[in-house]
Amino acid sequence: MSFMQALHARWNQAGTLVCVGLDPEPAKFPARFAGDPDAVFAFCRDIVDATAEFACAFKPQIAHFAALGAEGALERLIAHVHAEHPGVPVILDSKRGDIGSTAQHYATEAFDRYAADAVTANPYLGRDSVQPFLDRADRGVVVLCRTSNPGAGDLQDLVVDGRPLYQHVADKVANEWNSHGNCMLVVGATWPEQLREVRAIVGDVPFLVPGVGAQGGDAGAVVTHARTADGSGLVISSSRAILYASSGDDYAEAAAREARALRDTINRAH
Ligand SMILES: O=c1ccn([C@@H]2O[C@H](COP(=O)(O)O)[C@@H](O)[C@H]2O)c(=O)[nH]1
Repeated sequence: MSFMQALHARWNQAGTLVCVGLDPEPAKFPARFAGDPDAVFAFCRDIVDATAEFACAFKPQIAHFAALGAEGALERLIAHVHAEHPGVPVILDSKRGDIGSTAQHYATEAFDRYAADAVTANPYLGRDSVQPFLDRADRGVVVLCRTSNPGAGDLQDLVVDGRPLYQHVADKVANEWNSHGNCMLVVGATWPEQLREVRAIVGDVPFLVPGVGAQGGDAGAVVTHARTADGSGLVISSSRAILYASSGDDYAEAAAREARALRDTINRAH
């Protein structure tokens, strides 16, 4: 089954648009992990197991692992998701982009080394830089469009040929780069109007939507502004608000409560 088929199956079968972000920060882990050399894997595994029933996807952010020298933990974590929660796709958030010959190695890194089902990609080097990802028709390519951060507009809003650059990205991805039907777009929850505008340009292309939870985006507004005709089309991602819902021994139960609450907020907005 391809990434896109798996995502649609998960939306339909589990009734959730929540993506659980996996951004390990050992300083925020509960005290019980102090001194544990395998803390990164163990903490993230517990979060995965506690939240899987509320998740349409998991999204590990690669820098949070690589900065700790914990790439091995990331490999084992993704293998754990595939083994214990089959049907819940993994989107590796690495925002890669480089000349084609190097991008080929980034595609190998994401899809073969880490066995991710999808990967985030930076479009600003142009189509050839994303082509090695696009060519893997069974995997997803999640292209940055209008990011959630405060400075998103510095470059993405620059007007080119009468419309903002992020709208050109949306148009190109939907109408030129998506020949295998394996593309998604990143549009931040912090920008409801832009969510609506991008949805109008791209039809049913799914969105990865970070920015709810710690960044303050309104999950209900994401749904009303950007769902597709069938009420899905969204992978709404929250990391810190779920991961660090409690710093006590109830961290896994607290994470599950947060993920369930986000799912319910989203489903009520339909
Ligand atoms: O536009 C973007 C693209 C990616 N991210 C990533 O999502 C999570 C958000 O974490 P929270 O704790 O839910 O704020 C993080 O991994 C970012 O690198 C984003 O925030 N915005």
